Amino acid sequence: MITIVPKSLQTNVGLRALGRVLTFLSKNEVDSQRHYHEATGDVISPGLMQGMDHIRNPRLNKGLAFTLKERQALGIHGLMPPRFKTQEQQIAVCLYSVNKYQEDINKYMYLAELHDRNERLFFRLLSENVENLMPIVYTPTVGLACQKFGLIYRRPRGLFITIHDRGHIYQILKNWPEPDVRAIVVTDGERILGLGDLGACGMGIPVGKLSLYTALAGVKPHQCLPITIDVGTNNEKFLHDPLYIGLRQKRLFGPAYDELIDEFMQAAVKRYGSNVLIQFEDFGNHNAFRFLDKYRDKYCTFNDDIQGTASVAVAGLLAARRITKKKISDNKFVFLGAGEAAIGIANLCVKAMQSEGTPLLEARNKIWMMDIDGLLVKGRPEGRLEGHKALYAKEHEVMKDLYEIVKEVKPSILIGASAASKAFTPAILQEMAKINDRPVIFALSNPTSKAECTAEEAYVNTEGRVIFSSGSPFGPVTFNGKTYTPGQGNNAYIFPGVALGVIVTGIHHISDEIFLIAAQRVADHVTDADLERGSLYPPLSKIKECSVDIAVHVSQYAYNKGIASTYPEPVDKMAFVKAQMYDYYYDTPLPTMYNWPPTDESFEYTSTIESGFEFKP
Ligand SMILES: NC(=O)C1=CN([C@@H]2O[C@H](COP(=O)(O)OP(=O)(O)OC[C@H]3O[C@@H](n4cnc5c(N)ncnc54)[C@H](OP(=O)(O)O)[C@@H]3O)[C@@H](O)[C@H]2O)C=CC1
Ligand SMILES: CC(=O)C(=O)O
Ligand SMILES: [Mg+2]
Repeated sequence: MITIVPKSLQTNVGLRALGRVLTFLSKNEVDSQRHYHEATGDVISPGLMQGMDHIRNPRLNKGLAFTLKERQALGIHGLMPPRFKTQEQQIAVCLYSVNKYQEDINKYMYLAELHDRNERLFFRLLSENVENLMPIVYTPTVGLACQKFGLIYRRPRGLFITIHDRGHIYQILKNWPEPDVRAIVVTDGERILGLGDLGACGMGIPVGKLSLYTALAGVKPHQCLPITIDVGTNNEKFLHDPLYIGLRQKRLFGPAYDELIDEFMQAAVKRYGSNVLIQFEDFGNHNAFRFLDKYRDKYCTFNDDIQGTASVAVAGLLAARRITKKKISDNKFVFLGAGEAAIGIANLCVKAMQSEGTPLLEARNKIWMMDIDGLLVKGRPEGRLEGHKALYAKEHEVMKDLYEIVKEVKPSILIGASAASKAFTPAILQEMAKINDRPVIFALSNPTSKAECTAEEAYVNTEGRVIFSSGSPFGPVTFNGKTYTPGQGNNAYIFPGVALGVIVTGIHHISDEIFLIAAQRVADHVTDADLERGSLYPPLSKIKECSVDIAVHVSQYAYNKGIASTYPEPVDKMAFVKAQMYDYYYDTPLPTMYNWPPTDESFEYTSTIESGFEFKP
């Protein structure tokens, strides 16, 4: 049943009456049930979801944590075992369950099923166990989940828009049941982590990224929408795989593809307003830069692989300054890779050097990059370098071998974002250790199988002197009696906090400056103890604090620059940000006793005709 509450009734009296009807529902439940009529703005309440429907709704479900009163009122009494549990007790069971699986893909499936069953429990579990569970819902396991997506796909999460939907994208967006979407993560599946073109199976990435929006930054789940744009795939294996769940055709390029993305952008704004944040994720290189340039001044958008990655890498370099005692501009860089991640990092490093007082060209000159054809040099036999790569091309002879390049350039910082597994050979790592007292080496490629080197290889080949980070997590490494726990240089430190700040302040335009602010915030959260244990990043268990801090500083920046659209300006930005974050606790108090039926004589156990059983304390 749909009840429309007219604007005239949205008075205190009207809302109090509605409030009384919903008294037994928690604040989150009420929030998630409240919708607004698109034309009139009237509050629409879908009525009280009763009985089995209530339990089957993941946003409302609390499993055995429903109190007796709730079970009675909702008509679910008897539909579940008579035991009452706290959310903490449920979390313990979930941890036990997830840990008992040997295979990470089974852990992934368990968590996906929990997400579908009990949203608050899923987000509390993830949010309070980031170190254990982020590697499952995110890199590296999410990569495997995408590769096996056709097999493990169970229940829908997110929207699939295909090339055949041209002209109707707005209608498809209207099929999404949540009207208050504030953030979309969209992919076309062409470059999923370092695994290449996974087509529609790339959906695991927007789903995983948005899980982190909520778990790491408290963006409300109903405000998040994962989208995959399916324009085919060039993955031959998938094209012949009966399990593949996407369009079985070669990838579409050219004007028709561009028009589809244009239509998608316009439809998203028409449906959710011009403030809706659109995060581009894992598009192919040739599209990622084009779309960023095309849309960045027209929509509230950013490219995570270019800008988010840049920010987390610069955060690591800012923290590394405290060990090397060098400014960023005192360094010489070699990048393996000259794609989205590498160019994004190089560009932000240049900005950071400029803020240290280094002129633009001088800053660019400190950065040497290598792509699949070798060092970026002017007059390459393969032809002139185009676009962003051209900015970093040097007057130098052609060089193809990374080891030779390292010997020639003598960098203090070596960054890998190439998906070229094991490209940082022992010889290269040893050379870095020969040139530098404390070589800085980032192997940023994901998932773990694509890393340019492992943490162990980095420490062993540099006599433990390396300052290391990696895109996917590596466990601790013990070398010469010292144990190192390197940090994860992953954009997960950045995008959730940036998104939270953008959403709460209603920023329309996401500038590069915002990513520099985020980098500085993350770097400021790194303690001496973190550096001492070998990490340039705060522990994953502190990532939520970073996200909130980023959001607060992004808000401050937005109001200072006049780019916020949420008015009036809140005085206390921290309180303002926190007040809008998701609350994953079940906020209805449980009865004082959790076991049922009660054995304590202070509880009177009565039966009533209408509602079955009732506690009388
Ligand atoms: N840690 C993090 O937060 C992030 C990590 N990444 C990871 O970085 C990797 C690259 O991503 P992205 O930049 O978006 O991808 P792109 O495809 O945009 O770039 C890859 C770059 O690597 C170059 N390359 C590939 N193979 C080699 C090789 N053998 N030797 C030298 N260069 C090579 C390519 O050369 P060419 O230009 O000639 O094709 C290209 O410049 C992925 O594994 C991804 O998962 C990405 C984003 C965030
Ligand atoms: C982390 C990330 O965004 C990537 O590897 O693509
Ligand atoms: Mg990515």
